[in-house]
Amino acid sequence: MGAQSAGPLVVGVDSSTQSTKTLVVDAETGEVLARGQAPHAVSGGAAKESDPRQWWRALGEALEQCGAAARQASAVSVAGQQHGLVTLDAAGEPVRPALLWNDVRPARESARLIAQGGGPAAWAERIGSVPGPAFTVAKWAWLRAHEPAAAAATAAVRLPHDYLVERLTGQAVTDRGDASGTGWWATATGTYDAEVLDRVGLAAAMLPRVALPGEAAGTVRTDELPLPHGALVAAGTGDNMAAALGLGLRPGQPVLSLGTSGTAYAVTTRRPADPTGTVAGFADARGDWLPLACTLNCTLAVDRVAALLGRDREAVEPGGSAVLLPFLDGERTPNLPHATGLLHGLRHDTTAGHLLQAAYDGAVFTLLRALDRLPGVDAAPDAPLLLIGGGARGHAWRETVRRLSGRPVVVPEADELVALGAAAQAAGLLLGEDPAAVARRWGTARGAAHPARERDGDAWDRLAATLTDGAALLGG
Ligand SMILES: Nc1ncnc2c1ncn2[C@@H]1O[C@H](COP(=O)(O)OP(=O)(O)O)[C@@H](O)[C@H]1O
Ligand SMILES: O=C(CO)[C@@H](O)[C@H](O)COP(=O)(O)O
Repeated sequence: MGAQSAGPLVVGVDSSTQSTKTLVVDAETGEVLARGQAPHAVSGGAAKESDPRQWWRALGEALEQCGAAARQASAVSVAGQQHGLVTLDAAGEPVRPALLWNDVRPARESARLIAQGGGPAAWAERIGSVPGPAFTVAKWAWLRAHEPAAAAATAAVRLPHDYLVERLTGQAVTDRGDASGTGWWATATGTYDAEVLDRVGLAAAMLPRVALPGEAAGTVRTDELPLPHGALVAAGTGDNMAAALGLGLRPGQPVLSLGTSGTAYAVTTRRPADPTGTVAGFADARGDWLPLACTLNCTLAVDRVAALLGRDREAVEPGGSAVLLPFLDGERTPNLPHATGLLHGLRHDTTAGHLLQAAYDGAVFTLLRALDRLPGVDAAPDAPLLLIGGGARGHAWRETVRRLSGRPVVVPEADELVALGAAAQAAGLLLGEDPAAVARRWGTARGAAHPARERDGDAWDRLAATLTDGAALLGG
């Protein structure tokens, strides 16, 4: 397979909430030569936890599916779900399962940390983000309060992607993109924040080194995976930062990602600092910024409503007056960690198809509202939204975005943009190129363009009114 490729081979990994996906890519042309995917288990109920060792096993399985191509790779990069708290003991073994980004149990710790740090505006200014329950710092504070023995047994703290990088290379290394989702790495200084670390009783020595953009983490040093010993390993990054690389994003281009999480983001050259906390002020994996809003209830919530109704996920019907705010797991945007789903506006003539459409509308509405708050986004109504993630494959998702946004939408042909972005980072490292330029050369953002439709202002207004009027029920 390598013999037929124009250039050296690179491996891009997306270790996200529901699965690990791997791509083997020709570094020269961007052609995907092999792919693999293996599922992850996430605990149900209030706790959202996964055993980090299963991510490693899933990585091995997904790479095995890539066959001989993976064994010929010259460079590898791992992107991972952001924020997850991985706690390792002195032997490097997980102390307990990782607390994931969508676990809202640290709501109280988040509120306490925000107050102790001088309030939301002070956090945004210094750290770049207001640390909601998703942030690693809130999760660590929760662990200390609720499982002090586990916290005391912790010798090292990692994020999902850098846990995998360390198992690959033996090096404790992360990058600025993923570090910016911890709450203890300050975007104002580009360093770990001693005051925050002190407040939560964490020593900087327990954290990985933050590599500079374009710096390698090390080389493959493990025999447990079907990868060549000595292949270069890039620093990796968070999954959203990797997708930004994978699209070769230029500043101002808005992206909506529809996956387990819904995210709305754009690259900016100015450091973001949103004092309301709606937009997290992440760093990107290069030298710019990635202001991003994230919802907890996206594809899984809509699929759940479809299952409850006994309908295929595409079996929507237009019209109807029903409003569904699908906050099945609490919600992060808006910040309603204790919310449950809210159904309003039922009539005798409401059909199951209307209800399913209402679930899509609710999920897309919260994302588009947040998109309007992103700084530096091209505000021109004819600027297309790039639609990515598993949901972008769905007709109902795409049409809902077009109807509620009134904007043109481009769905890149390339799927797995997170893994492709990781591959572009690996290729950039190998070839000494800017990874976003690599992705642009590969043409990864090319795809079907869907023109703007008339915006459905009535549905938007019904959703906005329900969110406001339902505040007491939603815990707002
Ligand atoms: N053809 C499709 N149409 C609509 N939704 C889809 C389709 N394929 C996958 N999905 C949705 O995509 C989700 C997975 O998205 P993905 O971006 O891969 O998730 P992750 O957050 O784990 O990276 C699934 O929950 C599923 O609902
Ligand atoms: O928390 C965030 C962003 O801040 C999420 O976007 C996670 O990074 C999980 O991503 P997916 O598994 O949905 O891709």
